[in-house]
Amino acid sequence: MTASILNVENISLAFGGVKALTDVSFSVKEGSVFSIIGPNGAGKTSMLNCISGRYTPNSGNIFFNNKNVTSLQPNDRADLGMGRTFQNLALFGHMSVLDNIMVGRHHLLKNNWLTGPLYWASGAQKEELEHRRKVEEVIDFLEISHIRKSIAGTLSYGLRKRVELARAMALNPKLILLDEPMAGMNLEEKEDMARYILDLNEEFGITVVMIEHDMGVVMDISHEVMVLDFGKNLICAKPEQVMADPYVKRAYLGLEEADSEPEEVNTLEEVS
Ligand SMILES: Nc1ncnc2c1ncn2[C@@H]1O[C@H](COP(=O)(O)OP(=O)(O)OP(=O)(O)O)[C@@H](O)[C@H]1O
Repeated sequence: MTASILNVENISLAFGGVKALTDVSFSVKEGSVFSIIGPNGAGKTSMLNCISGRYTPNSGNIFFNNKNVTSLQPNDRADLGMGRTFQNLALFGHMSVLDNIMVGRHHLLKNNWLTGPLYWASGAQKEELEHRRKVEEVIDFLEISHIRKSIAGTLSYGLRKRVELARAMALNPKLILLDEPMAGMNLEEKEDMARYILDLNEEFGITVVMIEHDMGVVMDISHEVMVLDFGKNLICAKPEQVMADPYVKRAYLGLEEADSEPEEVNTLEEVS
């Protein structure tokens, strides 16, 4: 049986009187693609922020590789192997693609302003080479070599999203949190992004936790899907089981149950 890399236990989070999350529990298997879906305001981003450490839940615990990380800062979680992207792009628009990706590895540097001047003796040179090698590996993998010197802010939205993914990957994460990786993309860009997510999962063994609104993509590439509804875990199962759930069919897939449909149609006809 595959071990869980992430265990979320009874997480609740409120903003004043607004309950964003209520007693949410789930676990994510190591090496899987796990998607979180649900309508606007269901608590998806809040959940991702609790996992990454941006928000501290009011109650409950989060275990990453069996370590309780609930009260750790985002940087400490990144050190343990959690990478993330954001719903709204968070790149440095005035910096080159290469520099943006290098920023992703900044926290892995052991040498600093004190040891840096002893470039050869301190191992800073070896460290920098290793740093570059990893960045080049990610650039090749995501096929962004041709834009490495471009200023991030001048790129198309789809490419900027890919650079953001590159920056998260450069961190060498075991788990990557993706907040709407395909939002605002055209069909071709979405297909590319879906392929990169699948490849990073299969080739690098990175576990993916993703929020995504595109149901086609979610059902295609996820091993498990959790539906959040008004801050609660409605169902967490394999994509085919989630798609077969009557509530999900109605609310998210636009499909009606065959036996309830005729009545509603008749009612509308009578009214008109
Ligand atoms: N920083 C915040 N301050 C106050 N309320 C917040 C904050 N973040 C989220 N909320 C509220 O918590 C609830 C859940 O929001 P959240 O953004 O997590 O939902 P979501 O499912 O990600 O929505 P969307 O699909 O629109 O991004 C909403 O009622 C939202 O208004």
